[in-house]
Amino acid sequence: MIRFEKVAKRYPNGHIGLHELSVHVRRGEFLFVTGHSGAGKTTLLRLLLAMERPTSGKLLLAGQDLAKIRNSQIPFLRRQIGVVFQNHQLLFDRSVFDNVALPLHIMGLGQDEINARVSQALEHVSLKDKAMQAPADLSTGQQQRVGIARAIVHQPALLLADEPTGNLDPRLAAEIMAVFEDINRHGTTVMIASHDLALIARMRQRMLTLQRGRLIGDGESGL
Ligand SMILES: Nc1ncnc2c1ncn2[C@@H]1O[C@H](COP(=O)(O)OP(=O)(O)OP(=O)(O)O)[C@@H](O)[C@H]1O
Repeated sequence: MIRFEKVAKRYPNGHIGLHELSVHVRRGEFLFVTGHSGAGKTTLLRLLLAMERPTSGKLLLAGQDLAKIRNSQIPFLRRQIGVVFQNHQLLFDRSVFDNVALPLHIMGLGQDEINARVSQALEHVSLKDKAMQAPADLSTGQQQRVGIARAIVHQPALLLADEPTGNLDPRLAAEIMAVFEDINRHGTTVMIASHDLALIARMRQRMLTLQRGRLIGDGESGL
């Protein structure tokens, strides 16, 4: 599903985000990307979202080379991807339901379809009973789950997460990871950037390790 072939990213100020990275990710995989601050984790995710372009190399996502993608095609690319951020970026003046429905409104779906898909996404993160509440009335872990529901509501083939458990205590972080594993079991490819090695070690999933823009490890975590 994803193939990095000698992908390098050099920023205009000369900083190196990635050095010639080569990695293959199959459809349906679950994997972590780890490494210290500045290792290149966010750069890798931003390349997949076509928020940045490789300086050199080939980056294939579902057969399309993101090094060459036209700007007009980027919205269609992003419909195949869901993104979860550390600070979930919810709209606090809207209900949980409206927050999750947002991507579907942008896609122009009808209200019946929106109702069905939002209910399904909220069910996935065990928040169906909170649909009409405001995000401010929810706990931090529940807010993060709303962010996950919003990221999967358009049924993306690929789910990306950047430090999704960064501000959660270990118990909540483990709960959020269980939600990601459940989403993955339903067929979505899941890629999570995180530096929480203790949590990753307990998960026994594929782990890519980056160091200063280079891939220094690719194997099962916790071994
Ligand atoms: N927009 C940018 N402009 C210039 N340099 C950048 C930019 N974004 C990242 N970099 C540089 O690229 C390198 C990799 O950064 P990146 O943000 O990908 O690392 P990271 O592993 O996600 O780090 P963190 O865990 O701190 O988020 C760093 O040297 C960083 O300074």
